[in-house]
Amino acid sequence: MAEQAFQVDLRGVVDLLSRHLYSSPRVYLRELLQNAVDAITARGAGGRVRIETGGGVLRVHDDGVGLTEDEVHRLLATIGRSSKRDELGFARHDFLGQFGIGLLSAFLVADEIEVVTRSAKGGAAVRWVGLAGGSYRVEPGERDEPGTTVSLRARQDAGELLSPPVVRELAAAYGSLLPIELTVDGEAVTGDGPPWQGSYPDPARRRRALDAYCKELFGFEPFDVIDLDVPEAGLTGVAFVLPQPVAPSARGAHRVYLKRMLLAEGVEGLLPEWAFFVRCVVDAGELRPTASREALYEDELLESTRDALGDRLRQWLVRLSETDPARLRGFLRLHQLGVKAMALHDDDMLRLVDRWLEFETSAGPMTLAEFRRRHPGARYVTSVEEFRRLSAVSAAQGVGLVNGGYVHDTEIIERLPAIDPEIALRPLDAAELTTHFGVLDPQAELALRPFLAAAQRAVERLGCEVVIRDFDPASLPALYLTSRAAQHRADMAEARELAGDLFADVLGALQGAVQADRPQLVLNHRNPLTRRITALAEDGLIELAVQGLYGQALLLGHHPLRAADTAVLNRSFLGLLEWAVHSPEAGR
Ligand SMILES: Nc1ncnc2c1ncn2[C@@H]1O[C@H](COP(=O)(O)OP(=O)(O)OP(=O)(O)O)[C@@H](O)[C@H]1O
Repeated sequence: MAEQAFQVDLRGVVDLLSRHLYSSPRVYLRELLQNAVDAITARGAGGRVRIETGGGVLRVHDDGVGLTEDEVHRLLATIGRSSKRDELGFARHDFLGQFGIGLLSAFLVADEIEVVTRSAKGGAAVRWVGLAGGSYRVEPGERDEPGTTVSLRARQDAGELLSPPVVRELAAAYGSLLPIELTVDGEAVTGDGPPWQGSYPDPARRRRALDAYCKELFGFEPFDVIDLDVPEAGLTGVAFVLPQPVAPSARGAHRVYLKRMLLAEGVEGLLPEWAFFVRCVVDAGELRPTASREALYEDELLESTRDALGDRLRQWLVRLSETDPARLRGFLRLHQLGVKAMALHDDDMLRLVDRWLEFETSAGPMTLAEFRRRHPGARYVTSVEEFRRLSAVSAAQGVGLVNGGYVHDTEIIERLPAIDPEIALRPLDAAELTTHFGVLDPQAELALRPFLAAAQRAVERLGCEVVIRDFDPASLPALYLTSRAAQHRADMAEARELAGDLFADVLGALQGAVQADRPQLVLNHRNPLTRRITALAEDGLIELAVQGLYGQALLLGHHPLRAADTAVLNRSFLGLLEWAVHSPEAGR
């Protein structure tokens, strides 16, 4: 059987392009512009692209290399064929296009494409008309100079897209940095090229110009401007540091030009994920676009470019710390979350965080380096609650405490030995604190035995143990301390209460295996109220008072309240109230 050629349903292909490849029919202008620029590049001399609008018709004139009649048949009318690939099918380096489908995007806005062209290689002018239905015709054309004019008449629903203001806007967006002369209806679109490559009389003026550029593009005054340069990717550009905090999850959307033609305004994946505090504008000669030309093609070059750009931002930060600490602090106040995230993987950043970033400590906000210097035995806790509970008491015992409860903080603290093995910031187990508290002298201790026994009875059912110690701050009547092991035990006991019989046995066996202290209610002998309570003689009143202290210690320490705790708290409150207001006749 004879071999047959594929048939292509052009409408189907155009539909595919518009629905699945391009995000918007606006790309039609980019594709025409790109072809004109490539034709000029192919001709080898600087050239000019003129776009004319009006009356629902768009014309794109270029003085590029043009096409011979033979090329018209071969290139314009064959989908997927391009003059911009070499014999092996690789994209030729100098050109923007490569896939051989771009011209079809004109069918997104028009039913008919007319190309009048004359080749620089000689031969007569040719007129080619392609129809969205899938047919084309070629006839003699009229044109004196080499070059090409592509004309489209807007389809009914696409009038807006071919209207003068929209065409001007699209031409400016895609083409304003092109290294050729581009006009729309006689008005210049291209100017002096990328602003970061322009020449300025002095650095201050350059900075002002870039600030203004950033304001125009992104709508903010940058905190700083970082020059970018990655030779292997032919990349130059600038990173604008955001003047406001952003969520680390915010997608880093950058404005990317490839060979001076805009790829897209919201390109992702150009920078490492942690670099969410900058917005970049770059032009790259070597990075590749995806077929839609709306994103970067993920390859090794893009990966190494990303690393190089990340390095550049890192250097900027390190340099800032050396030359302008006040500014660095300003930056860190804005973007500390990002910097902390970087510090988890990067020793330079970790050093920077250690030296410059303020953490919450028992001595107020302070850098970790400074805090270690002042409090050699400093400890940290891993939750904000624990910090609130313990920082005052701990500091009063001379044990400096760092709050490791915020995002990344504990991981950062635990990673510190990576930059200096001498650094020892150990976690604090609350139960340890009692070892810093003063014990009473044996005489006083002995005298308090009957009170302690009554106090213990008052909270026995609640599973805690009453001790009495002498500690600062004196204003604190009582402290409820759970060690990690005690916490675990309490959780188990609760689980057992909730679990069915069989499972309760298993949990019971487990619980037996965990040898742990019970949580402690530490009464502060230094506190005047507590001291008066220890002197009470009446058992009933001791019970109410100790239960009151217990409840207050739980509340103060932000400990979760179990049902039994709430009941006890209520009972003691009402009991004490009753006692306070009971009628004088009953006698005090
Ligand atoms: N203005 C022009 N001047 C000269 N040749 C052109 C012009 N426009 C299109 N061509 C020729 O038609 C071919 C097909 O163009 P088309 O835009 O479909 O694909 P492409 O530019 O090669 O690749 P891409 O799909 O990536 O844009 C081009 O390779 C080029 O040879």
